[in-house]
Amino acid sequence: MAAVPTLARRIARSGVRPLCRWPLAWGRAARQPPGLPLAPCRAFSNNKILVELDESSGVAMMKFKSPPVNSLSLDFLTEFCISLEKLENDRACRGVIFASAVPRIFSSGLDITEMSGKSMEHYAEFWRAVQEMWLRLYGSNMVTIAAVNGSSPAGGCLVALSCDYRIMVENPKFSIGLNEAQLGIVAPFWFKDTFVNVVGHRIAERSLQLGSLYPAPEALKFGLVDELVPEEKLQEKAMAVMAQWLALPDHARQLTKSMMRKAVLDRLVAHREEDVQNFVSFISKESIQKSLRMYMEMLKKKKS
Ligand SMILES: CCCC/C=C/CC(=O)SCCNC(=O)CCNC(=O)[C@H](O)C(C)(C)COP(=O)(O)OP(=O)(O)OC[C@H]1O[C@@H](n2cnc3c(N)ncnc32)[C@H](O)[C@@H]1OP(=O)(O)O
Repeated sequence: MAAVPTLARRIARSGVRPLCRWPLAWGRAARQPPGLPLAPCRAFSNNKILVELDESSGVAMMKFKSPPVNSLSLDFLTEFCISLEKLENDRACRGVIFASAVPRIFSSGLDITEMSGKSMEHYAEFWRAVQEMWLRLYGSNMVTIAAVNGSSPAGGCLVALSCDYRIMVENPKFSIGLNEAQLGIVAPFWFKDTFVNVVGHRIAERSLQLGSLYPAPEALKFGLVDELVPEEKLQEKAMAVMAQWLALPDHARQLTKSMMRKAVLDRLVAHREEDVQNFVSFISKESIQKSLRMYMEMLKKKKS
């Protein structure tokens, strides 16, 4: 998939630290026979994302570390795309587990400050980065598992929906859903398509119109997430599910995934620039800017 020039420039400018050897912090120690040295693990990190690849299993762990709420800012999205591309091009990597390093929040969705009070050029650049993130994740050849260890509204939910499997912590205080309508904005067609492919048309239609956020147990009931586990079991469960998916031959699984997702991916690829222009003209309307400002005010007031 070709990256648009603005993103390519951002990637070229970015300071991803080179790959280094690093002991993996979770999961593997339990499987390693006592006394043996740990098999090689490679780690790389940039400001907002930490990646650890266990070469013995072919599984990478990508952790979001952008406090306070892992919002999907332009910088976050750029780093996400770089990290995913590195793993996609690494023959040692066959699967990725996504989780948050920030307590209680998986991701708060698109960074609202990127969509408020900025220039048209900025909105276009930001939206291209959002598209790029989704095209790379939804179109990934790797097995992708979201280990949803916190709340995950809107764009955060899209990240989880774009994976092959979703495991969420069973805490009812953690919620997930596409709540765009609550902000007075509209989820674009490819958010909607991704949602429909997971939960079906009727539930997606109702949930999108109401901008519903679902506590984890509710989300499980209609398949927005695939299973719930206690927080302390999340990584172990994600590794077990990953092993199940990786037991299949890659080519068969990848071709099947592509068959299921291609039409939805192709639709955005074919209308990418039109989608950018739609976003820019929608988001720069004064009425929409006002809604976003009021929403940010509401978030701040909630604290006091
Ligand atoms: C027009 C085309 C469609 C565009 C599509 C958009 C999709 C999106 O993703 S829009 C973003 C939707 N996101 C949300 O509605 C989430 C809003 N946030 C929350 O509900 C809560 O913050 C939380 C449940 C994620 C966390 O709650 P918690 O009590 O722990 O933290 P807070 O005090 O609320 O937040 C801390 C801090 O972070 C700021 N913030 C929260 N979310 C965002 C965000 N998405 N973008 C930017 N900033 C965010 C919040 O205002 C607080 O800032 P201050 O400390 O400065 O007050």
